[in-house]
Amino acid sequence: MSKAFMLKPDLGYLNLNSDRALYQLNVAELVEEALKNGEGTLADSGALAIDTGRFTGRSPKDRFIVCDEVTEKTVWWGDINIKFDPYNFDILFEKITKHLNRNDFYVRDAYACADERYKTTIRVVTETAYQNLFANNLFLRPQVNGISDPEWTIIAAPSFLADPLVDGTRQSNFSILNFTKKMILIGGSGYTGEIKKGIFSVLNFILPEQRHILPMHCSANVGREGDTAIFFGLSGTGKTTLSADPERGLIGDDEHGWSEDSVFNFEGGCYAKCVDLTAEKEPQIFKAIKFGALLENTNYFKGTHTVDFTNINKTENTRVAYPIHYIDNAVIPSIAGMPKNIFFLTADAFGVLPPIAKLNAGQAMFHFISGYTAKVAGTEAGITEPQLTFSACFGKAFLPLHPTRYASLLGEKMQKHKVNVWLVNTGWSGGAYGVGRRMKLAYTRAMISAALQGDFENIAFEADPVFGLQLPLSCPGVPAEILNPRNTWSDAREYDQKANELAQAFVSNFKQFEAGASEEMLASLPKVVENTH
Ligand SMILES: Nc1ncnc2c1ncn2[C@@H]1O[C@H](COP(=O)(O)OP(=O)(O)O)[C@@H](O)[C@H]1O
Ligand SMILES: C=C(OP(=O)(O)O)C(=O)O
Ligand SMILES: [Mn+2]
Repeated sequence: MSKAFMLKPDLGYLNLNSDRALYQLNVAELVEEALKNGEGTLADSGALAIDTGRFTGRSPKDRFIVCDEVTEKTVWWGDINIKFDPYNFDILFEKITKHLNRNDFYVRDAYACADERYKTTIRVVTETAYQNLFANNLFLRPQVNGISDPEWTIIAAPSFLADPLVDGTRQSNFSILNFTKKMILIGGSGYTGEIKKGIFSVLNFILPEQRHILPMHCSANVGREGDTAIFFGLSGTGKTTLSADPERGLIGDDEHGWSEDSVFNFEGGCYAKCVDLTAEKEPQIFKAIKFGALLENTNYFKGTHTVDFTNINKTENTRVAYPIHYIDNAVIPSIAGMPKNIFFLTADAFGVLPPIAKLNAGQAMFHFISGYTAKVAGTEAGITEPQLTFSACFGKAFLPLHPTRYASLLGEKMQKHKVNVWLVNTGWSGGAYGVGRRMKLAYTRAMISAALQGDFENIAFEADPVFGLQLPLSCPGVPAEILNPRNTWSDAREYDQKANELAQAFVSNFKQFEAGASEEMLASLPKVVENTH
């Protein structure tokens, strides 16, 4: 009898049969289980490669929050936070647990928030071994074997399908957050992103209200001098890629909290995009794809177990999940001091925004609440090419509270600590998507290094007429002509037109925030020209 088995908790309180539970298995045991169950295969680098099934990205239209006394008056209801009936939740809970009891299932205790003061314990119950491995890689791993009384519970069963006609869901898959029962139910989808982003949404609700902490959809790293940098950005904009920097310690790649005196990772691992990954371009991530890592929806070169990262037959959103210590210079526990630099990463599919610009305080607030970027293909169901979006706080999909709640916390903190704020376009240059090309990763890295090293302090800037952004005239390691995007388009008038179109989009999106906006923010609105000829 294994030690883990002896410590197994009674799961009767979850309507689960403890005899069926494989509790707190270690990595080798989970990989063995996954292989035995036929969930996947071992890649020649040692990583477990699985397919997540019908869903290879999140499904935001099927993500609900139970509406009850805790949430009714606090949650920002709408197309992001969709109401769910508490009674239907209870019925689904009965059904999904009954479904799990029919076979063995996997239970893992973990926690979120590297800063012990804000630790939130989690019990994850999964139908498959690979989902449990994901939870082990992404959440923080407790020192002791288990957790006696976990605060939150996630129950995830990809093969359990809801019946929309009786269960109150939109279709057979769902992700439902219940703040009263402190439980997340995930059914009909095997995409592991739902698990991590579920807990992220929970923390986005709890931390500002109960602890005055700003939760952020950002990556973070720290320099040798202890200078923290954070990188906000929607999926695919480069948080994970750009935070993995051999010159700097990694704090985390996706979800962080900013308290009075710390920036801390919510998670204990990373979830990197794999499309076109090479050892040359992203050496740290490439090296992390070893035994214990989980590859999702990748393909092998024919007749081999070598992953072909260029193959996106199953999805563009191929992923790898690994514990943070798989990155050489990870900081553990993943906590850092006050940020010195903040980067807003945007993948501009219009090819209009500059590759780097310095923002003043009003612009920083304006761009944070606007959250302009493109949704890249694959991360959300139904998105097949870059699509313009304004994702407030660069993570609207995960915000249960109104965006101004987060923006005012950020404003407070930015004012208190002297922070440089930069807007970085990791998206298109030389034309819009379809004509232009994605900014070269090496250039983006060079611009970020320059900002971090203070190189721009001695470089002149020019203001762009539409967005009022300050553009550097030069940058070490980057051709000067790409720094002003207008120069990269073959037809400057076409650029002006597109810039005007984007300015208009910014202005109309901002209408919803205008009433509560400061003078500074209003002064940052782009200047729309009525006639561009
Ligand atoms: N200029 C660039 N800056 C950052 N990433 C880039 C750039 N050009 C291409 N990419 C690619 O875009 C993807 C960014 O994904 P990732 O870092 O995982 O984003 P996020 O963590 O924000 O979801 C990676 O596949 C990366 O190789
Ligand atoms: C995992 C996700 O996000 P990111 O690409 O930001 O890591 C996601 O949106 O499902
Ligand atoms: Mn990421």
